[in-house]
Amino acid sequence: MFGAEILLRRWFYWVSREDLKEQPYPQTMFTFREMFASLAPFFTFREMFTSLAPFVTAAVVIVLSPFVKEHIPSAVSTYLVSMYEKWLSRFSTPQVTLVIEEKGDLKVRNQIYDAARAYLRTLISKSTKPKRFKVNKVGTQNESAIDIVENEDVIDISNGIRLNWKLYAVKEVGHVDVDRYFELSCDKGFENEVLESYLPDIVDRYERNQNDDKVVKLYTRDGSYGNSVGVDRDGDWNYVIFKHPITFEKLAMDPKQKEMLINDLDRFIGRKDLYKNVGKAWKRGYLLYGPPGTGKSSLIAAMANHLKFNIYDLNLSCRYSDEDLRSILLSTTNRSILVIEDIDCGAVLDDKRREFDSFTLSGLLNIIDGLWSSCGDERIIVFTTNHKDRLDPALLRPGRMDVHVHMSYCTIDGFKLLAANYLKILCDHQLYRQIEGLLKNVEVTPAKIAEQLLEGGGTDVVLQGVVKFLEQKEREKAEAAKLKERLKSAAIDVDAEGLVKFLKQKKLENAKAAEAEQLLSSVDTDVDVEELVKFLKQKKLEENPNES
Ligand SMILES: Nc1ncnc2c1ncn2[C@@H]1O[C@H](COP(=O)(O)OP(=O)(O)OP(=O)(O)O)[C@@H](O)[C@H]1O
Repeated sequence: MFGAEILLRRWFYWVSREDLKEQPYPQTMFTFREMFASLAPFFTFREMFTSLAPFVTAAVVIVLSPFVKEHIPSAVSTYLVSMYEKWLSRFSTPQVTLVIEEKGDLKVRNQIYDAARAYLRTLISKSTKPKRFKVNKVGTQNESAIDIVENEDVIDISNGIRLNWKLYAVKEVGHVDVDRYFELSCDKGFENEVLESYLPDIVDRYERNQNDDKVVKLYTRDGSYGNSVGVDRDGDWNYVIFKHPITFEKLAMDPKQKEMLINDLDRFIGRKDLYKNVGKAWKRGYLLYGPPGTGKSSLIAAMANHLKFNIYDLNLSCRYSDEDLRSILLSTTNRSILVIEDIDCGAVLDDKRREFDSFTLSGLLNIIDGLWSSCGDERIIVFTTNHKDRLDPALLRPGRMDVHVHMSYCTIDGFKLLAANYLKILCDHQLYRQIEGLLKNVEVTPAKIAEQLLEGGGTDVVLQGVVKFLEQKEREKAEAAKLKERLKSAAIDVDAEGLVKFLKQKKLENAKAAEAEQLLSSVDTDVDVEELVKFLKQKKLEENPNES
């Protein structure tokens, strides 16, 4: 451009000088040879020619276009233009292009890709925007988020190097997976600087930002594996900004256990070198068990908020093959918590169901212990269950899950903490003693207590409500115990739980029978209802012989 600028200045000078107007322009001012010679110390011939090329092209187009249009067939002119471009490209600086794939050969996430994506988001938020970009705002966010779109050039200038980024997303026919990658182009000769300084800086910045003011994201996968590309997606996962307010301070659980857990997490995070030195994957597994409503999910949220780790919530009720599962797990990022809830709930399938193309427990454990943990850093995995006794022994084997955490029913300590959270009671209350006695006697989850504490009417009224609720529970417990005693004395060998289920089923059947009777009476048909129920059952069995 500098050469072109000098040329233009001289031309203006020539035009403005009346005395020079009579003389032909090049000879009077300078010859081209002289001009190139004067610029030679600063620029090579190629650079000067490159600077002038756009002007030459414009001039050629302007002068020749009417002639070309009139006399030369369009096919020939297109050919000539392409030849001209080819010839011109010999003088432009050659480019080099780096391809940065989202996932590597083993389908493991490429950290440079993630860092680049985050960097380009900030770049276009702060500086010149590309021609097309995405803007998105979800309810919980304060500001709109800007993001790059595919096939759009994003230009960055760093240390005088012009870098051209472009994101591509390719979906092969018959494949559910989308392959994403960046192409990063710069002038040839600068590639080493890009590799040795530009890209490492971007990755460094990305890692630092992960720790500072990091927002925690909750990743989920809706429906089946391989959903189409969407707006709020990172790789194979959908995400939302996770804004759960729970922290360890607000969590009602055994204080000693809580302290142990916080120390364990902090120690894990601080042991990067140790894990590296002993050659162990930097991962830790936690098994949370306890009845529903005791705070297992809340504990996971508190862990994520404490560590500022993203959460990947994997729902195993979806049918994944071992291969799908491997790919899904490998698309999770470092510094994250992988959560597999209700691991006992039929989602972990036995070998018989392999034929249905679903994963097996051993498949899952192999992935977790193998590639998943060794390809990443600071990985936490949490399994939850309501029934530890139903778990496959493979999961309980020593060394499999590093820490087992029992989430129990509400104790008086837990109650006081919840009362402080919900009612802001910071010291003792006269009803605490009574509540303590009741809590020792009945099993109530923190979730149920939290529900009671949300009732309105002032502190005293709410606590009296809690007392009434616990007394009611106590009465129910006494009645159930009495029933059990009577069954025992009548030598009826039924477990109480089974009996309750049986009675519920009976009640349901009676209700159905009553409904059928009402229906039949309205059509005036004389049929014995019990016979009819039997008949219908038989029919159903014939239609679905697999249903017992
Ligand atoms: N230990 C606890 N400390 C504070 N709040 C709790 C605790 N346990 C439960 N809660 C309250 O009850 C709600 C439900 O609890 P949560 O979902 O964490 O239980 P869970 O054990 O994960 O249940 P599930 O097994 O059904 O998933 C929470 O949102 C929270 O308000």
